[in-house]
Amino acid sequence: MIVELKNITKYYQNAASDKKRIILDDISLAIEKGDSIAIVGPSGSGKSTLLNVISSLDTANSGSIIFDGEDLSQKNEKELANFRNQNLGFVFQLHHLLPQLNLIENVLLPFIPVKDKKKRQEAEKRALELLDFVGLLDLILQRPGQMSGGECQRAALVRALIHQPNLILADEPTGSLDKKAANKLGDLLVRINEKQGVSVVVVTHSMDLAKKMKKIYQLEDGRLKQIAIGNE
Ligand SMILES: Nc1ncnc2c1ncn2[C@@H]1O[C@H](COP(=O)(O)OP(=O)(O)OP(=O)(O)O)[C@@H](O)[C@H]1O
Repeated sequence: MIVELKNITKYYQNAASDKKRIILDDISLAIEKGDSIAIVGPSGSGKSTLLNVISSLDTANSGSIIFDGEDLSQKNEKELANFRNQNLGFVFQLHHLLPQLNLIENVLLPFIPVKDKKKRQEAEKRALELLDFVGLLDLILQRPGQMSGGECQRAALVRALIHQPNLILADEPTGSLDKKAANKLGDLLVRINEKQGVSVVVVTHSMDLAKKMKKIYQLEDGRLKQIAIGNE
């Protein structure tokens, strides 16, 4: 088991009245090691909120999140930041690569402050292996402006993997890609899950992407229900 969400409830207070708007209503979910999970649902149903709660970027109003046996609610902000750095990789709809840096510099950016030369060399080796894995080895000296949207998004995936996370959290990772590039990114997420054993949770409007995952959950009216077993 990697992550267990137990009875998570999240609501927002309506600014115009004293009513609560419940976004996540008593949600429980187990993400096992090696799982790949898609979360689908209507716009505004709370998919990103759920992903942010899983990652501890947002806090629930009640319930708990247990990550490898540790209760995240017991950690302070600094401990949570360390926990995210060690365990999680994030991929968003927009790649957020820095335009003035080339591809390899973007991927290795988190290692610039690292003083240990050996650690930096290991990261460089891993970066090259991962860039090869996603088919970008020829582009390492190019800047994001000289790369296609699909290539930038694959680079963002490498950046998310550089710390060797246990879990990748992807929020609409194919949302800004055309069908072909989206398909390629989806296949890469599957290969990373299967070959490298990284668990994947992906929020998406795309059933094509969702169907590549082992399990598909629908979030609607605050409730999460498994609607399909995907490629398992
Ligand atoms: N800080 C906030 N204060 C009040 N309401 C919020 C806040 N953040 C999000 N919401 C509301 O919570 C609901 C869920 O938002 P969320 O972004 O999680 O939905 P989503 O399913 O990811 O939507 P989409 O598919 O459109 O990206 C939305 O109705 C949104 O307006």
